[in-house]
Amino acid sequence: MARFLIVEARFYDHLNDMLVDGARTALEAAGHEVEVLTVPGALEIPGAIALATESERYDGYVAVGVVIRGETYHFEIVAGESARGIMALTMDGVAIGNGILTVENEEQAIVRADRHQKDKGGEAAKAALALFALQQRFAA
Ligand SMILES: Nc1c(NC[C@H](O)[C@H](O)[C@H](O)CO)[nH]c(=O)[nH]c1=O
Ligand SMILES: CC(=O)[C@@H](O)COP(=O)(O)O
Repeated sequence: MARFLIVEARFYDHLNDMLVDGARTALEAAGHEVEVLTVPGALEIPGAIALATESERYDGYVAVGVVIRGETYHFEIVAGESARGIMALTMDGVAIGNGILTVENEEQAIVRADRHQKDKGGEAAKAALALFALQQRFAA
């Protein structure tokens, strides 16, 4: 059994609950232990994961959050920089699944967050599990 940390950006409560539900369900179904850490927004997720790696407590991470396009360039910053930060950590060998939705509206977010529809939280958890498995394979 491994220990995974779900890092959730709690910007839209109801949507985040759905994503965390999907991620947790997938991780627990695979027999792993799960903890959840909450940060204010998606921009804080890479930093939070970087800090958590220093504890050496977790085998992998699932990032979940929802970024909905507004009126300004802020959407591009939050969507792009959160993904860039996660990818940088991934390239350093951290097993992370990226479940941060970047959508035009709430309707798109619901379909993707719902565990019984597109289940992007579960999909991100499975990506983290796949990278964790690769870590174990190449460490052997
Ligand atoms: N607009 C959204 C944000 N914005 C907040 C940033 O992520 C960040 O918390 C703030 O700039 C302080 O550093 N975050 C989301 O997760 N979703 C959004 O739609
Ligand atoms: C991430 C966003 O674009 C959004 O929440 C911010 O909205 P706005 O650009 O209208 O300030």
